Amino acid sequence: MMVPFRKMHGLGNDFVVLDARATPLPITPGRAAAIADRRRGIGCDQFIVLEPGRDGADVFMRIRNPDGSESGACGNATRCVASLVAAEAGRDRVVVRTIAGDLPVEALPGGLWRADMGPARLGWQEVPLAAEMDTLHLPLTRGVLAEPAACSMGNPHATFFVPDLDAVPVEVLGPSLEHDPIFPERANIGFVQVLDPAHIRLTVWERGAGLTLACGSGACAALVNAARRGLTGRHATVALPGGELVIEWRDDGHVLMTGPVATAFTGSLDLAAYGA
Ligand SMILES: N[C@H](CCC[C@H](N)C(=O)O)C(=O)O
Repeated sequence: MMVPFRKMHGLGNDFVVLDARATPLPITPGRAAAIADRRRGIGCDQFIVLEPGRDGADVFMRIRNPDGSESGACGNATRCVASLVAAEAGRDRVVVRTIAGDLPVEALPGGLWRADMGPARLGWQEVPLAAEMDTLHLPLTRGVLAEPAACSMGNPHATFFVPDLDAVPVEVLGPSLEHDPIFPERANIGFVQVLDPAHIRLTVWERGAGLTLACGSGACAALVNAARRGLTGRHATVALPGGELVIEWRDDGHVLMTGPVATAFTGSLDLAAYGA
């Protein structure tokens, strides 16, 4: 079954996007993982399937990691999908629905897109964590790393604050932190170096994907956790390996994320060639 796909990215966090709005597609976690494989498949950080929007949402976005797991949020893909749907509709504002909620996204000058990523969820059961605890100081250490903060953007995030991001062995520490039993649904692990109250550096070991060049929901979580700790204000530029996002934690608790979108190429693939 030949189907068209679009290869997109947000600051190098890359996606294979399939469109199942007109016709349902036989996508299984195994097939998603096979397509996301960077050697045997097309390769991507997340595998995105568009499904019909309804009741106020222009599109439903299904998000899977390369390990086949489903996520409730993907900030960079939210901007990319919104730009696609907005171009089709001839509009500059659309609503992208995920399993975690509806995300209004609008076009800004200069090819940037701003997504309302919804409210940051700050309770231990919302992250979720394995037991009741202060989400501002988790009892979790790995070497020199200690006491991350945690929140959810529709997906779980832990944020460690470090004096020198370049000195952190992210690929060594990431896997064991992602799978620590304190996170019953695993977690995305952010490492933050605060430069000043309006600028932070961030690297993310993503749940189900590993090290990526950028993580939109991770940038939202990092700013919220930094502001909760009093390390930044509620508005900051987040410098990721792939580029910058501007994040604002609004007074109503919603988090706005502004950044670019890009299409690398389009093509078609034979679904039957990718697992079952
Ligand atoms: N790995 C994440 C999903 C993708 C998040 C990231 N690519 C973003 O832009 O937010 C998770 O399992 O929660």
